Amino acid sequence: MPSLGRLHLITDTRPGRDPLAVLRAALPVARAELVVQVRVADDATDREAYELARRVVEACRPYGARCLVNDRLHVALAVGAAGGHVGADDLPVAAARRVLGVDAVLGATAREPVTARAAVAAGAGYLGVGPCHATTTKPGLPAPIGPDGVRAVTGAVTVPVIAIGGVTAASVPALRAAGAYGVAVVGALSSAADPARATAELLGALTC
Ligand SMILES: Cc1ncc(COP(=O)(O)OP(=O)(O)O)c(N)n1
Ligand SMILES: Cc1ncsc1CCOP(=O)(O)O
Ligand SMILES: [Mg+2]
Repeated sequence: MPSLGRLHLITDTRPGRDPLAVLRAALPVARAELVVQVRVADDATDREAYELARRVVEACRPYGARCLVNDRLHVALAVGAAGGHVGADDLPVAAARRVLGVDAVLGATAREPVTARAAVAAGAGYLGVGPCHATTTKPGLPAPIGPDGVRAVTGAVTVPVIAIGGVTAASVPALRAAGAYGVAVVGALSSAADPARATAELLGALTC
């Protein structure tokens, strides 16, 4: 199985956003380092999630980038995505692994070492860890854990840790120093004036 990409682009659920335009800008720059996580609003229909995910899988294919689907694992299976991501309100990790199968990429959300170890024991192949910094993209999150919180998790597991929440190119070096393998972003790419350039900046910070 190819190694996990280091830059995870999560599709922006906010009204008026154009996740496919952002993806088209990011793909030629990041290629196989890009993982695209299709995340739709809670009130989006399965058909809407399916159509977006189908188009993302198609766009990623020529670049060797992989598509994961957030929460809705039946959509991941239906579009032939590489896998999915689950958190505390979604299917338990072990159940998600059964749904997706042994070879799929499966990520789980964790904030601290105990839940991180449990998620890995249940079958997670990577962890999304955060929020690292304040974010306006997802309301209702607990306080940011910062690079120190990320370090606590990276010290407890051997799977790749993807830092999430308010991540910018400027914050990547401290997260990498804390042991993060990669980062997941919404706003840093979706709100960028020039998403291709923002992709290059994030990648530069991730790979230096
Ligand atoms: C890489 C990554 N990390 C964490 C999350 C958050 O997942 P979850 O806690 O299930 O919250 P929702 O994204 O479903 O609102 C993620 N999506 N990706
Ligand atoms: C889905 C999610 N889970 C934790 S933070 C977050 C949103 C991250 O968005 P941004 O990169 O804009 O802070
Ligand atoms: Mg979820």
